Amino acid sequence: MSQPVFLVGPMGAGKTTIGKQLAQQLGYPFKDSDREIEDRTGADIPWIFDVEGEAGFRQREVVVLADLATQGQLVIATGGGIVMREENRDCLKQSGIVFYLTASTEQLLERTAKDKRRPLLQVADPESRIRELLAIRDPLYAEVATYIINTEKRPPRQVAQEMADLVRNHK
Ligand SMILES: Nc1ncnc2c1ncn2[C@@H]1O[C@H](COP(=O)(O)OP(=O)(O)O)[C@@H](O)[C@H]1O
Ligand SMILES: O=C(O)C1=C[C@@H](OP(=O)(O)O)[C@@H](O)[C@H](O)C1
Ligand SMILES: [Mg+2]
Repeated sequence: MSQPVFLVGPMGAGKTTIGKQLAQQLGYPFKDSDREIEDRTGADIPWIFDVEGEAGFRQREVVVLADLATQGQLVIATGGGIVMREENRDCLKQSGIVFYLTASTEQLLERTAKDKRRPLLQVADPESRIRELLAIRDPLYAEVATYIINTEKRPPRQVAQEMADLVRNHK
């Protein structure tokens, strides 16, 4: 099977962390769309949001996803907003297996609290922001998902194990 495996879901769901573990367990190369955008731009995400706005970042994200999706057998962790563009949703649905990683708002808040590199959460009330984004995005994640995986109460390695079994048995 040569199709890519994508991880989607909200900020703090564990896409980057679990994606690396999954890639290791499957023996696939790992890519993170955020990292790929940073490498190609030569700047970090806060800089891109500052200088080009969210719209500029989203444009870069479309290009990177379309590119990574055609590179065959990869595990690809995406950014939480990837599903906002219809062309990205079409690309995800047509290109491979898509895991929607979930966690409670409390967990997402806790997991994202220390890391200041997520521009959309640098607000006075990040909990409300997480809820607002989820209300909009949850149906979009569900629309593209092949599998929905809860990431709570288990370490990333164990979540990745369950996902690796699903990929191996996927027809
Ligand atoms: N299953 C899990 N249980 C506990 N902590 C987790 C789990 N998955 C991820 N984390 C932690 O949550 C934080 C955010 O994870 P990250 O992979 O960056 O999320 P995302 O890429 O979805 O925004 C990291 O500190 C990571 O170690
Ligand atoms: O949800 C979003 O819109 C974003 C999520 C981030 O990725 P993670 O989901 O990996 O944190 C990153 O792409 C950017 O800060 C925007
Ligand atoms: Mg990430």
